[in-house]
Amino acid sequence: MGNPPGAAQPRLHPHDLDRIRRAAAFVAANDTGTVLADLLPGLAPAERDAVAAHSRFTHAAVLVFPHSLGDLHALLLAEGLEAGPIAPSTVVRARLARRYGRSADSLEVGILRAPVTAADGSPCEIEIFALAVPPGSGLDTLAAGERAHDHEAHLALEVTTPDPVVLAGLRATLLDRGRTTADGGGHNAHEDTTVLYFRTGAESGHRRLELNTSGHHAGVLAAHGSTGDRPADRLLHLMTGAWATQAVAVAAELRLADHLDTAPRPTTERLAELTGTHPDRLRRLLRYLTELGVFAPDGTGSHRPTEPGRLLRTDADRSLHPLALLYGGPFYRSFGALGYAVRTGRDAFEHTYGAHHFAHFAADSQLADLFDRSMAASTQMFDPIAELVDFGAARVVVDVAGGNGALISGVLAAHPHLEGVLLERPHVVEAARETLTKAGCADRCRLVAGDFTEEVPAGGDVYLLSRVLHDWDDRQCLAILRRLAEAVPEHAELLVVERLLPAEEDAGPSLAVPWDVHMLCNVGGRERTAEHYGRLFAEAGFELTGVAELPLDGALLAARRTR
Ligand SMILES: C[S@@+](CC[C@H](N)C(=O)[O-])C[C@H]1O[C@@H](n2cnc3c(N)ncnc32)[C@H](O)[C@@H]1O
Repeated sequence: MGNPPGAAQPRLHPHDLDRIRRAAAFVAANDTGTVLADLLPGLAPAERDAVAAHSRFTHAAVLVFPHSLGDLHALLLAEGLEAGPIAPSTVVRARLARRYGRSADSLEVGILRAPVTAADGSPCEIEIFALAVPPGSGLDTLAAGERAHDHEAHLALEVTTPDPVVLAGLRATLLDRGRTTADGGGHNAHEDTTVLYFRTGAESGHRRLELNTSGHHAGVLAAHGSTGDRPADRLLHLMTGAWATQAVAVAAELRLADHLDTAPRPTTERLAELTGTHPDRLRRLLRYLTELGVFAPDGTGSHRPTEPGRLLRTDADRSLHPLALLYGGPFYRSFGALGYAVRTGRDAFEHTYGAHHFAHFAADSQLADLFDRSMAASTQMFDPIAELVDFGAARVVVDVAGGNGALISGVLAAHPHLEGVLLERPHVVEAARETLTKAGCADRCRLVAGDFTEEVPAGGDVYLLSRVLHDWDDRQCLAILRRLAEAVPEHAELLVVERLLPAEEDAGPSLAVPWDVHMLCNVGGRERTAEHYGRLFAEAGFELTGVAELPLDGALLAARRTR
């Protein structure tokens, strides 16, 4: 629903106002006890009491998008919130810049806090991060993506006893007993506080927890994986990364997560019998996997899978089991020739196996099946697309190299008025048929066995090109995009799914960076920045019109024909 003609645009999106109101209402209706129960439902009451004895709920944080930061105090006052002074937020600015492939200088982010009394009468706050999104700034897609994902939203606990032993104990309790995972942290020199972030499995929508305390606690930060305080340890950890790859792959081969996520849980001796392994060596492997955070001691002498470890179950939703076998198997061998790939500019995979990765996998049905199942592990990246894109006016959606059909079946299932076309190489089409049938959309999707370098089906209203361009070098990408430009009608939209390299090298960690090396080693392709894709689109006759963030560091790039 739009504004009446001539009406002024609201200076804060209704969703942002609503999110501020909900954050303030949440603070007012909760206290340390209820927050711990909400975020850490796995803690036993005695454990929860112990955490509450050393920490207290201090704020709920939310990121909003006013037209200008100057508007914010007045807007908050209208909501009954008397905010303190606004200060620049460099941390959130850097995170947004990295997530959306923009330069940090192009974003203005502030932070301010407003007092709210918690349910138990204790003083609390809402913490508001604000990115200025002036009309016409082109930042609306970014704002929409953040509103959809709420990456920066969190609830915070302040450690009331600023002692490294207490902090380490709380951290261990949250990770091990509270079933959270570490999500970075750091020392804020300006305020002299140490901050640790955790991802929780809470079903309430509150997924991110901050633990903060005064002082610089370098040891706890190092354990939380956020500093390199001990350089030799850090380097040794890096040098033995291959051991971790193999340990996880062997855990997958032996289906340890399946065996250890049952009741009653087998003892290690029994597990050795079930898996046909040597008990002492299996125990030592489990200890290493425990240090890696895949399993945790269960208090009875056996182990249970952690939240990441549970993703190795063969029946987990979007199981990473096939990917563990792929990275510890065929790609492990080819990664051994990374030096060859870097020295020669040729593919390590082809050097190792005598054929390009696609041809090699296509010739072996078991490998082809493993690859298709591995791609399915990361289809979480597609989840927001059916909602994020306006398919209202479209009739036909064409998925070019649509793989096992996960993306197009999600779109067709969410939009019953759409017809689909999926183009794939002949040996993949059957896997796509299976996915579409399971999703109940097979009758609305035409499967085309073909080659996108020769012909792309014409006449679609939306074209999807997911995780294809990163498989190819710029010359090959241009050939694919030019074929597309011949088929895509002028009114149609091209939607490209890829991981984006951050525009700046020091923008912080991104999955696109290691995957770029995977691409150069195994496929001959590359990950690219948004600007790089924009240049390729322009050369092929498309114009980049928007970028939205997707899960797993993915991005949705929208483009239209220019000629
Ligand atoms: C990395 S997968 C991506 C699959 C799917 N779009 C997704 O995101 O899950 C790349 C796909 O490109 C397909 N492909 C490679 N060369 C092709 C060609 N010449 N014509 C059509 N499809 C091709 C492969 O079969 C593979 O399924």
